Amino acid sequence: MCGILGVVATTQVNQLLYDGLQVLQHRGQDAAGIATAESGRFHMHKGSGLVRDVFRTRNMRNLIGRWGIAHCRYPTAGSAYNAAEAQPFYVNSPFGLMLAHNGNLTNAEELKRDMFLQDLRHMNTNSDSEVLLNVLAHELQVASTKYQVDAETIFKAVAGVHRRVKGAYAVVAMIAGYGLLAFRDPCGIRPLVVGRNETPDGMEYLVASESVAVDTLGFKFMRDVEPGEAVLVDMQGNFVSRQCAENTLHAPCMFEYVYLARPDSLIDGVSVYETRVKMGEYLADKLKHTMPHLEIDAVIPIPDSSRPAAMEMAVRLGLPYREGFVKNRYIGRTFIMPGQASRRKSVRQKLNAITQEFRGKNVLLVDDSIVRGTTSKEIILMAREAGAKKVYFASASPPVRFANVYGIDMPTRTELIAAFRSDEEICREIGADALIYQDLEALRQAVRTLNPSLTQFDTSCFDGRYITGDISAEYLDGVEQARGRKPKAGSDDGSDGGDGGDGSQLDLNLVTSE
Ligand SMILES: O=P(O)(O)OC[C@H]1O[C@H](OP(=O)(O)OP(=O)(O)O)[C@H](O)[C@@H]1O
Ligand SMILES: NC(=O)CC[C@H](N)C(=O)O
Ligand SMILES: [Mg+2]
Repeated sequence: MCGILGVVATTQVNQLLYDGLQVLQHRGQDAAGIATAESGRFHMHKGSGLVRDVFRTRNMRNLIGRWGIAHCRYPTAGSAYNAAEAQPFYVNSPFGLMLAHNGNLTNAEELKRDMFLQDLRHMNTNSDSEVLLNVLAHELQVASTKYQVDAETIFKAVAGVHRRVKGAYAVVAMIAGYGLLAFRDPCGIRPLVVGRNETPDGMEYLVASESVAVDTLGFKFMRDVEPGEAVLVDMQGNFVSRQCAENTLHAPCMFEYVYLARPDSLIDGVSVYETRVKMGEYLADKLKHTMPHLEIDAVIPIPDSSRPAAMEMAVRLGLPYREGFVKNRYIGRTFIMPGQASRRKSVRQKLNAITQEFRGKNVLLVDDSIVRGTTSKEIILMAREAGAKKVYFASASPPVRFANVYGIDMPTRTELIAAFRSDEEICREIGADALIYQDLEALRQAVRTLNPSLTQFDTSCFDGRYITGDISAEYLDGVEQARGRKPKAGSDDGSDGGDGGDGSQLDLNLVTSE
């Protein structure tokens, strides 16, 4: 996952972009970047790390301009610690383009090859987002008949991108001399929303991955960007939009509702918080029917993401809801941390048990999902060490059995605890006395009930059905082999293996303003 943000304002935008990135930090903790534009010049600073670590006052001072884009990264292609793969990316022709991307392209390799052979374009990193930028640049070049770019030409170029690119992409881009462009893939897999702010000097617009950025930056929520749609805001603050895809299918990623998005966001007209409450309601009903014999003294959430579901489970089951784990607020999300070793260590550093809540009790621990099983295993052990008699475990989503190819870093089935195990085997593996999973249909219902117009979802990590229809077994094997062969950055051997990692790569896209 990544967080993206774009703003056209009436005053300097650097602070706004920085604040927005802080709010989207939960979507990507590995790298961050901001690019701004003023008088036909782009300014950029990006690097590895959390937003607060990447930007110093001196960097911020150089980010001048009234419009800009920003990105926080959680890589799905390339490697975690390659600062050259931090976003935004820049190409100088045509016009001058900057782009930031959330998602993952599933035909990046073919595009890269085609672009080298046909379009004579060179990619300097292993990032699929650099490929996406070059496709946009090529399509814009082909569509442009004159020296100055206009809305028609840009929409034509986005239509060209939709024709060539496969996979998931929510994009913010800047076109020098024109303004801000944002678009969403034809399946609307990754989220993107627009907000506006009326000021005495004119209207300001903001595009962001999640509505929480719109709220906290003082903008008014307008709407979601439609799947396949492109929105344009020129430097004077004029807003236009156009459907640029021939065929669309609205199928948002289910994992956004389960885990990725902040609960105070709205995605495709649905409150993430409310869906999580519903997940708790449905899971409690299932537990009542399938495991009526369980004697539970307390329902305990695994902070943070499972809280709404756990709370509602407790209500529906008529049981006390207790906080049994305290979270160290200075440790980031462990699921989106590269490498198993750092994940395992982080669980212990991040969560500590309150012994009194466990001693002599039968507890039901609730999490939003079990992915690799790192969290559940450690947490169950901690509950037992704290004196729990019985430890039951509930997952508000179904078993994660398949790779995600649309922007969540679960590319290999071998790393998923549920991929080749039955529920009983998973229960044994994580060391629980009983394990209950949400049914997939109930999960769909938890979202659909809040917006009946949403009939399709990308649920591929649960059922292996890839919504874009182009994912072959060979493709999945290729990804599995590539990721399995190369140790990832921050992996147990500590090497940065994402792309050869000899440190000699030209960091052409790394613009530092030290
Ligand atoms: O099975 P695993 O591979 O351990 O992954 C699943 C866990 O990771 C996430 O928590 P995370 O700590 O990332 O974030 P949170 O604080 O938002 O719950 C998720 O909420 C689960 O707790
Ligand atoms: N999680 C994402 O959205 C990642 C974006 C892009 N694929 C990258 O690896 O940088
Ligand atoms: Mg969690």
